[in-house]
Amino acid sequence: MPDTPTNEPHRIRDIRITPVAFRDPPLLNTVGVHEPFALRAIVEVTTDSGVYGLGESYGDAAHLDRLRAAAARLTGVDVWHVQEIARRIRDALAADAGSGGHGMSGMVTGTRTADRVLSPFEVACLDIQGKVLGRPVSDLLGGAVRDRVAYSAYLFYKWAGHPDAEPDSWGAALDPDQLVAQARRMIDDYGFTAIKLKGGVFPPDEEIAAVRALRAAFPDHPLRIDPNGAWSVETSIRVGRELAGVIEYLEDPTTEIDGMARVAREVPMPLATNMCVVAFDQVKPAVEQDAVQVILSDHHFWGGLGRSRSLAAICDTFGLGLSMHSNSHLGISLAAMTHLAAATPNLTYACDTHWPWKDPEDDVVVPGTLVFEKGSLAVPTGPGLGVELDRDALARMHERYLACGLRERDDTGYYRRVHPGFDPTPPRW
Ligand SMILES: O=C([O-])C(=O)C[C@H](O)[C@@H](O)C(=O)[O-]
Repeated sequence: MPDTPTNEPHRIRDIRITPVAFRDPPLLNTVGVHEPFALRAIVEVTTDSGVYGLGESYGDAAHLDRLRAAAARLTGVDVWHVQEIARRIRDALAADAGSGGHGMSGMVTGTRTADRVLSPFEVACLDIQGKVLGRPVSDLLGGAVRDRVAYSAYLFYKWAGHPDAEPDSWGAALDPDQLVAQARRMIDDYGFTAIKLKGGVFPPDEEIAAVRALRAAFPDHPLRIDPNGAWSVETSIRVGRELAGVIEYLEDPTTEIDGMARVAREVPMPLATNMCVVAFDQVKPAVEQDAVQVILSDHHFWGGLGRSRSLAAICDTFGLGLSMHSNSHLGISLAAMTHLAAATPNLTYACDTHWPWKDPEDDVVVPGTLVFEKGSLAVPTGPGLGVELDRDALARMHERYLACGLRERDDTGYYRRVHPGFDPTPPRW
């Protein structure tokens, strides 16, 4: 517990931003191949009372510049004054506060730069607030309504890898049998009770066959497929009809609110999105057109945990379902996602996570808090996020970032290889 009384300001004294890299296997999606590395930024906020809080965000160069520009304006602000932090960040980024697609997979366009920059600072401030009060972050968000948070097995078509790349233990997953094997391993290892397939990689009929194979192998697991907008409206309608009764929702079959609205009128299952509704001003047109029935929140681009709670209230108001999106991430993000999901009553779907895809030793938090059982995580009960920074691991992963930082870096947060023959422009079918 800090010496400063809890009712005194706890002012930001110092912010350290450390980019890190970790191995990301050759997973396929519409824009190419993950590998060899995912990039993240670790944000450490320290107060004049000596308390530190953690945040995690994207690690591409443009986003790092913005995080640093924002950090330079935050010294002296009380960690309870998140509105003031948001105001200073908006001012710092005034030149480019519009929309932009960098900072995640390159597929989620239209998210607001200032929200993406605010998120790790807000999470770090909540971590500090919780530590000062001796309460978990979930309590600061209204209190956990569940003591465990369910996550989904996130399957990817997978390339065996570039001949020069280090091999991984997963091997290739390019057909239904290999995907079923991938799902089985993930379910055996983690106990997941829901399954999501990243699609949009192969012709839709092949992906329908994969979903059917998963349905046959796992009859009780809710299924989803997400082609990241790779299909035309017509293809989306055809696939949606063919998968009637097989999937719980169809995620981003096509791009744009208008296209999703046309699909939604013709298919029997809910449509979900983390691509066409990624900021508050996009909710109204989507609701007016009944374009989506489930929104995937993501505190990294909705502006942090508090604003994600606001999104949840909006979904509740308009009768929309709520799920949670992920990119390749580390334990600080996973802890924040878990606190948020625990304190969000209407988040009723299993959340996405890329967690099983990273090497277990690749993390910046001390192991032990985030352990999957039966596909879910216990909500950390310690003060703040409930995770501690492993400084040796941080230094090691930063060294790796420096070692790999001069080649192939793009602005998407991945070192992405483009798969031969891939045209990332949707619709591909
Ligand atoms: O819709 C999604 O789940 C994503 O956008 C998550 C990632 O971008 C996913 O496609 C990936 O990791 O390649």
